[in-house]
Amino acid sequence: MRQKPNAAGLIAALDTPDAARAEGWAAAVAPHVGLVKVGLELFCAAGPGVVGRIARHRPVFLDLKFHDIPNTVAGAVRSVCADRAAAPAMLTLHGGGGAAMIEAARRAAEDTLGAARPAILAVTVLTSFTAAALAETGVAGGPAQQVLRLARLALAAGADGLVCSPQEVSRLRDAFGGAPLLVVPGIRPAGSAAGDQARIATPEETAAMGADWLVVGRPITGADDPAAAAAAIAASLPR
Ligand SMILES: O=c1ccn([C@@H]2O[C@H](COP(=O)(O)O)[C@@H](O)[C@H]2O)c(=O)[nH]1
Repeated sequence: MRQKPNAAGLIAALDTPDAARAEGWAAAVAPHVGLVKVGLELFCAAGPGVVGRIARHRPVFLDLKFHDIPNTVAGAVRSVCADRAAAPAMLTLHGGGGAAMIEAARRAAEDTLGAARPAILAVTVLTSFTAAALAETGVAGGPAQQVLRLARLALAAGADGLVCSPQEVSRLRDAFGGAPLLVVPGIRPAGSAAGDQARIATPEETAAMGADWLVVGRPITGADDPAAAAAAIAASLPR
């Protein structure tokens, strides 16, 4: 999934510890989404085998946000790419892990799967962070500045794209043009609860700013009818 979609596409985040429930959601939303996301909650509860089962419905975005020394991250990438049939289409690591870690991840993916390797996405500043929360970690200057700094580093190190909030999409497009994949959580349809997300926007706003993929979890999975919720969000996106 390293190629860019023609217009902004939808990714449903299957956040649950219950593999059967996640598979049910994947089957239900499949007609309306480009990918489904397996994150830490599902992966840790159900184990690596869940990726292949979910991938029967839609390609998987494996969002484990690797962040470790280069050798360890390279090993983790080799492990999740080992079974070609169950390999994810995209995976994440933290941009803050540094250039050597990102280079090692990309090399490991290429060595394991060649041209069929997953897209490597660098998480910049988590969408749950406010400027104040970021400052508490020792990063001054606010999320926008830190996102640009990490984006520059990650793309130079070989990342195919970035995970950012809706609020940084326009600035990233201005700085880096159309090529990097921009994968954007923190999406909230009008009227839905923000929950722990701090830097948010609606699907329509985020698509208009130039996002490639919109990641939506609870507004879909918490709905009475997840398929209908996914269909409504997909229909709101420009084609
Ligand atoms: O900065 C980030 C990176 C990843 N996420 C993930 O996206 C989904 C969002 O779920 P919602 O329920 O729509 O809030 C979730 O799986 C996160 O792990 C993110 O939110 N922000």
